[in-house]
Amino acid sequence: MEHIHDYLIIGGGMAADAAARAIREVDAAADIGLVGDEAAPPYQRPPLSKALWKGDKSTAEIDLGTVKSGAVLHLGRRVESLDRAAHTARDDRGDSYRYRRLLLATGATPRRLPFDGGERAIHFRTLDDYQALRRYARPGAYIAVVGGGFIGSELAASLCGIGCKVTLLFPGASIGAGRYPDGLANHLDEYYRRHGVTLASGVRVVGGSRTDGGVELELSDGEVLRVEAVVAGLGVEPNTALAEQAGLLVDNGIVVDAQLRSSDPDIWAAGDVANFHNPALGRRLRVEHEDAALGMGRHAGLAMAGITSDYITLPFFYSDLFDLGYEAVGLLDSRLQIVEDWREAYREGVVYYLDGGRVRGVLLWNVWDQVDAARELIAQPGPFDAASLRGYLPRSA
Ligand SMILES: NC(=O)c1ccc[n+]([C@@H]2O[C@H](COP(=O)([O-])OP(=O)(O)OC[C@H]3O[C@@H](n4cnc5c(N)ncnc54)[C@H](O)[C@@H]3O)[C@@H](O)[C@H]2O)c1
Repeated sequence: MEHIHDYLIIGGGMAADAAARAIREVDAAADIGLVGDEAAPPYQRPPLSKALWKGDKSTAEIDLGTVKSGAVLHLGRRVESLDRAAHTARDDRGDSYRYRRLLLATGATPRRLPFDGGERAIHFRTLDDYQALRRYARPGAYIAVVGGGFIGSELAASLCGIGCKVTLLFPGASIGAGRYPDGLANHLDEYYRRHGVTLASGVRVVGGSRTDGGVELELSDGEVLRVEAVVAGLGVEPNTALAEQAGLLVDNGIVVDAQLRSSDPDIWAAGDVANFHNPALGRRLRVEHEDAALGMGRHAGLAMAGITSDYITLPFFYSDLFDLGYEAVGLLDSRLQIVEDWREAYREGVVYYLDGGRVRGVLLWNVWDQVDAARELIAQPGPFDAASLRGYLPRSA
């Protein structure tokens, strides 16, 4: 069967939804098609590791309502090939799609554990993964969480919050090592321990096997850990196979210009898969956060419908860890020069990340309503130093 759409969006995540809405805003008569390989229509992803576990939201409430944009949703289908000359795409059921303009919002795929753990080994990313984990994550259940990044730190706190017995394993020295200053990272480890999470730092999973009613993990320190389920957050790889097959320029993601257009003038890319240049940070980036998916999706949708401007937004992200929360802008890289400005050590304060006198990132730790001010600070040429930054942003709202 052939489907014909003015605008075709490949991908069914948050960037895809934002693009469909933006196109509709500009072009009331547009024929928009969206092909996504998940069965569910686009949904908010952040609650999967946070709010859904606290009972603050239900799965019914995370649907983004993409149908309201009037886009035709082709769900449970994976696009397998792209013919740029013919302006067509083909899915895994043999249907083809003709487009005038195309958005690649194909996202990213989780890195895998080094063994086949069957359904009790969950590489966490989607609503299906959340539902799979829910089946095993009962109060009192032994769960291993592998990876000390966003997924690992958020899920360990969430699972602990519903009464699971959680072991959090990660290769670094502490949770969020590489992102936070040492004192904060150490404090966070202690905080997790106090809440009952067992931490295994400096450890990798090197193998494992399924057992009756569980999973056995072989660790790099020679230990063996038996759990009822294991959930992994080992980082992601951008889904660039389709773009590569089609001959688009790919380098750590699909390379796009300032208006998010790929090396093909009729194809845009947005979200986790897109590699763009950020002028304030002076470098190319691929950003794997909700804000970028929403902002880039919208920007690309507007551009596809004829409203073009440069995408200059700095990365923004946030996290909730037990009762701690933060917002951040720019680059959080502990290899940069760090200036800490605590109102109360590790409870409320601001951390600045500098490079050659320029602020490249700001961490607002339990400090709210300062995101725009942080963006403005990063856009300034400086130079800044510790003395000029202390007290620059209020350390508490
Ligand atoms: N609050 C948020 O913004 C948020 C929340 C959840 C997920 N996300 C996004 O989802 C994506 C996936 O999250 P993530 O936590 O998997 O990625 P991540 O990059 O945040 O963390 C990956 C972690 O896995 C560790 N790791 C890598 N290889 C390992 C191995 N072999 N054994 C053990 N640990 C290993 C790394 O050291 C790192 O700590 C990321 O892009 C993230 O930005 C964002």
